[in-house]
Amino acid sequence: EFKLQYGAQRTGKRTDAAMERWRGNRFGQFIHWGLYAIPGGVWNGKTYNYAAEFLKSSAKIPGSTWDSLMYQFNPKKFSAKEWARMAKRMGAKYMTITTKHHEGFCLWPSRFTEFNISRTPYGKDILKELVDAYNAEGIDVNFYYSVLDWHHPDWRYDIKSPEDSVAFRRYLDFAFNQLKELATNYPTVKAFWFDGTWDNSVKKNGWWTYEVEQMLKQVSPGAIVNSRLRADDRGARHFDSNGQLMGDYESGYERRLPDPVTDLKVTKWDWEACMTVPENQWGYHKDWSISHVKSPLELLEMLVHTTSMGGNFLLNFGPAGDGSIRPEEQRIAAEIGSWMQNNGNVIYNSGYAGWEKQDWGYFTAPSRPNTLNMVVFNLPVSGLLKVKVPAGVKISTASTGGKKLRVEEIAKNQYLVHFERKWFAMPQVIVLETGGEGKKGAQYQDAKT
Ligand SMILES: C[C@@H]1N[C@@H](c2nc3ccccc3[nH]2)[C@H](O)[C@@H]1O
Repeated sequence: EFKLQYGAQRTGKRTDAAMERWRGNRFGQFIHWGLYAIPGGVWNGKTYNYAAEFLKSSAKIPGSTWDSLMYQFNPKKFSAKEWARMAKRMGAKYMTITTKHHEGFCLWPSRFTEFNISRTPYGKDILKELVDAYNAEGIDVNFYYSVLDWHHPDWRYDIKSPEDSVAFRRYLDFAFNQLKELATNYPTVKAFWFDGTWDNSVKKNGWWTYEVEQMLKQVSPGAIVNSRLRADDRGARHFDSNGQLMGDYESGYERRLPDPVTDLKVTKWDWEACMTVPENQWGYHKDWSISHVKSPLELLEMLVHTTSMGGNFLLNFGPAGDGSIRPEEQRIAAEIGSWMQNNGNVIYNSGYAGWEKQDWGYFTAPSRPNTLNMVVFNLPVSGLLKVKVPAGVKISTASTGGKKLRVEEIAKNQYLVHFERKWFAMPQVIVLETGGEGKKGAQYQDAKT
């Protein structure tokens, strides 16, 4: 055990109302929007296949050239209300917006840097427009903030000299002031999503990450911070040197999900996975033909997979420089939304059931006791859905769309739910009621071999 000043401040899940609301929301919309959306991965007629929000480095663009994109930022098609309505129809309960990405450009009129929205032709406070429009739709808003800042002269990747220490301390003060400004000026914001904290400079300043968490929770009671913000006294990140999760939820699943059989450890704490639609594009890229683009159903399965393991799913949208949402993303919002309209109850306020994963799909446990949801993605040709129950648990009924299904006990703690043998275009939901007595008499005998 290490004695830590800046390690985890709590063990176990937070149980306060703000965290229970965050947990119950389950499904969020990530939005990556900044100057990078203007070139969209193309520079001087050349398409760069790397992530569009990295174009400045992949195309080796000088800082002054990149920063002058600010004078072109004037999204004629931007409507915060339209974005919020689309998110509502998709079934998102929260939205996380990049206030400042690695490029350092701020979507709000920060008084700590001129590199912000107020100096663009657009001029207005985009963060405020988004917070107001999404909150008006009943959607919570969270702020993404990149500690890594390519624009700020005092940013350092490592601390190699006294000059680095002095400069980086100025940078940490700047970032602290910006975060306090965000928490103060946008009081309805529920959570802070930190990124760009993997460099040695930040790992050597764990104290700052602790101070930021404390400040945000003082300025904004109930505020939630992700584990990615945090480094401890010894530079350990996400989990402190004693293995305790720092922050309020684990944010290590980026473009990947935990395995439902081998990674069950994540069910012990709150966590959130964030996901791109292409293989690796967060900001708008003009050419999506350069990688696989996930279909609405692939993404819907990821949402259900995540819920089934007690996690939140944050699905990314990258609006174009003109403020429009590309057709692929519109279709995703519509198709996922059509399913969520009738089946959101298997996602919202639902989580890990603790039952053994089966091939046909996922279990989710709603807050209502003695009930479980089966979300079927892979219907077997037999139409027979195997269910293994924990010792002593009995299934009393199974129904889909209010129609009862035959439930057959076939061995000790094993059942088959008899489902229709036909093709379905969308995942099917079966509600199980548990309790009651099992079959009398049939004592299942293990074979002798
Ligand atoms: C949540 C995601 N994290 C950012 C990111 N920064 C990186 C730096 C190095 C390698 C991968 C990165 N992903 C991505 O741009 C996006 O914001």
